[in-house]
Amino acid sequence: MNNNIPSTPGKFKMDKPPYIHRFRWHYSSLAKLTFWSVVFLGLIVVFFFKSPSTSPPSPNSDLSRRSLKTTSWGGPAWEKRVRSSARIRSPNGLSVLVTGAAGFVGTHVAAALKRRGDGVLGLDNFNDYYDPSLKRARQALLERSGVYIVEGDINDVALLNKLFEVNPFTHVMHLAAQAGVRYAMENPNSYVHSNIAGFVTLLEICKNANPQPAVIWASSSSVYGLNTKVPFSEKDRTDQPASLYAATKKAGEEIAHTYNHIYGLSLTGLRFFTVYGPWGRPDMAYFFFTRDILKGRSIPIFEAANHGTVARDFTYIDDIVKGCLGALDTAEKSTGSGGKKKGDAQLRVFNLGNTSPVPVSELVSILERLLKVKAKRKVMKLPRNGDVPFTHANISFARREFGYKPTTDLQTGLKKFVRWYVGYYGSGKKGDH
Ligand SMILES: O=C(O)[C@H]1O[C@H](OP(=O)(O)OP(=O)(O)OC[C@H]2O[C@@H](n3ccc(=O)[nH]c3=O)[C@H](O)[C@@H]2O)[C@H](O)[C@@H](O)[C@H]1O
Repeated sequence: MNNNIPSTPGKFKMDKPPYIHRFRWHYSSLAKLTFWSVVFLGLIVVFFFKSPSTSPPSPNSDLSRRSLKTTSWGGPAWEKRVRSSARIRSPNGLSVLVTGAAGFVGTHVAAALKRRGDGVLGLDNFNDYYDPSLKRARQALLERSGVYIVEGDINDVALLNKLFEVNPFTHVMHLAAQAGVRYAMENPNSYVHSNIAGFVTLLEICKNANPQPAVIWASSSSVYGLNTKVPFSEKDRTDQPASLYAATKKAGEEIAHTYNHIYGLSLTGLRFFTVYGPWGRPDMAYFFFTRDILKGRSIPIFEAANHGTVARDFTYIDDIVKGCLGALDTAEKSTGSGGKKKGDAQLRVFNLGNTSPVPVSELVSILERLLKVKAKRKVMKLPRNGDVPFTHANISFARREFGYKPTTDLQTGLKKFVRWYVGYYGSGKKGDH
């Protein structure tokens, strides 16, 4: 991931002014000075007319946007686009800012909200943690259904302020994050940057907004860490994360508590359990197993100690979308405004899983049948890189609160994924992703 934010903004050094010689005012010097002044002024005029239009001036925005390499934003046409995308088109509809809208879950949720007439504005930094062309394809998909994705980072205070100034969002669906359990050992700071700093930045904007939006955001099943009591219930302990990814998501839950407590923000965390499906994430096992089986490459299948089974409560994307919409629809209003709490506000955490764990080896068998290709299995010990051997969700709380009921088993969901995958990448040996 591109993590090139200067650690100490303002460290850029200005060039030293050239040494100014003392000189006498001869006639020839004056003529030379006049000549070069005219040339210099001419250059300024040319530069002024040729320079591309940039976003409006706003405090602090220049440095942060330069460092984040986002494209320009702002101006009347841009604001009109933002407003139009966020406009509610059905009675009692919501106006939702979806962060991470070019991501896997973000795209599906944004499309579903738009379909039912809610106003939706996307925000995404299009980072290159995985192939950005897949994110661009999702963006094109959303564009066709009328959802505009603003290109920018959740750490960009000026941009976030502008978005809330242009449109008073009733809800924020916060799905932007640095995902992936194993990558946290390679690039730990990207997790801190997105999942902690970015989350705090976003909550600061939300608490200052007037009216404050209700915030629904993606936590993770990984917060259960080394918990051994199954199925995992929201009441179980979550103080033993096995990866930095999990630790940042757990930190998010604590941060959410703070903003709810001090500022009256309505906050709902959703613990997603290994979400899969069409338009999914290429860094996830079901996705790259599919690619590698088709390419005839061997696939590493992890097993726990003493040849124990590694299993996941794989959850199909459509079920997760229903859970997200249920959480949005039952979110109560925040109670504060303009940074001041006016009363107690809602604070919730839900498991969104499938309640039916499947061993990874069985996932591979299903893929073999669907792809009609035998996998080259390479069974290996679960590396010590943050993976946990088992996940299993207890979903009774989400069922009680908003009727959450997953309906897609792994076989059915993978069938839909494989159909999409082959349509998108082809069934053969075409390029990597
Ligand atoms: O629920 C979550 O909150 C998380 O779900 C997902 O994490 P995981 O459940 O770990 O999914 P994923 O990597 O697809 O591995 C699946 C299985 O394959 C096994 N696995 C993996 C890689 C490999 O090479 N071999 C292997 O056997 C591996 O041991 C595991 O048993 C999201 O990525 C994460 O962002 C977060 O959202």
